[in-house]
Amino acid sequence: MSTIRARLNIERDGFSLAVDLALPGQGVTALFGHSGAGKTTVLRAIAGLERAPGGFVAFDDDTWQDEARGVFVPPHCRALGYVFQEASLFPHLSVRANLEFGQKRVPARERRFDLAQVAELFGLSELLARRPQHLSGGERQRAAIARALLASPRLLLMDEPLASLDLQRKREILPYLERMHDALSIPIIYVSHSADEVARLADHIVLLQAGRVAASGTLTETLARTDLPGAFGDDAGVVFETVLAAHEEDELSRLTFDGGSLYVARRREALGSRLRCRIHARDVSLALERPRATSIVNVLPALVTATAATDTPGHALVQMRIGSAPLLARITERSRRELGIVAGMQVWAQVKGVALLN
Ligand SMILES: Nc1ncnc2c1ncn2[C@@H]1O[C@H](COP(=O)(O)OP(=O)(O)OP(=O)(O)O)[C@@H](O)[C@H]1O
Repeated sequence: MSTIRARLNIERDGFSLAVDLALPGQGVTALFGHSGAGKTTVLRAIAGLERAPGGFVAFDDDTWQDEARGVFVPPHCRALGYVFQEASLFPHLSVRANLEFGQKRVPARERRFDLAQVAELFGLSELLARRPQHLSGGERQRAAIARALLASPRLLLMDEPLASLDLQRKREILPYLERMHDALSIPIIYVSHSADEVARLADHIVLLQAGRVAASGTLTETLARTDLPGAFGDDAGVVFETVLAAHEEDELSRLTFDGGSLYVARRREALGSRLRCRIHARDVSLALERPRATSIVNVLPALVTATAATDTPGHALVQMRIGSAPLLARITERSRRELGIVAGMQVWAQVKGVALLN
């Protein structure tokens, strides 16, 4: 498996960045963190838009920066695509000409993607003749991503590509990003400070705090950590990778995961579809015995693996496993103490809300 390496040290007034990253060369890696944590700086340094003194950046055996050996490949010679917060299309060119501009940067036999295929993937086929000023913000951003891909990069860097869009447009564009993730095998580093966006798109996450890597790992395991207070705040929660197993009575569908089943409002997808769900810690409550009279549909046996304080005084985070799937519950410290919840206990987790992310 290919790997992205980035050893970067940058000093600015009031800010210092020191990271040593080894990222998987496949799937989506989210660079996540609060404003000012250094996410954009890392991305720009990987692209060579910013030169980290003494830095080292490589994609597989392609070394882009190795100051110890005097290597610094300029940004336009690195096989990467960069998508900015605001779509940067040429206003005087049609969408098609903008896409062709990306494509023409590479000789025909080295092109990895076909213009028609990428246009179709991003819902641009009907918009190819239009100028950027006649596109919506979401369409413009889709065209900017398509243009970056058509330059056949080995790595795609995306800096909060949805940041300039309103909620409605964000919702519109997310499915396109998911399709890109599923259809094209190109590694992506995706900067975001939205936990929901990350939960939806990422496979791997790097949590940056004040210029340092606070955590790096698979999305599932990192979101389930209890030792990162403040990182996810009120959005703390896990993701489950599930399979749509059955449609049942009462307009319910049953999803299976490695450890059990979850019921959700009936889905339209075909049986066997893979669906990613998000369960917020605040939507999970705990009981020591199996609740008999409860309106909650999803009640799952779980093994407590850790407990921790949260950044909200009076609240505790309880980490559990259901089979191999981690789950978090946020309960009051008083309840935790009165129920005597500690690692190693068997409990019943009542899941009040399951958000389907697809
Ligand atoms: N060109 C620059 N010159 C000096 N300082 C800068 C420059 N660009 C960014 N900074 C500072 O470096 C730090 C990291 O900024 P960076 O943009 O990497 O953070 P970020 O995590 O991407 O934040 P955001 O989510 O707000 O975009 C901040 O303190 C910022 O003020």
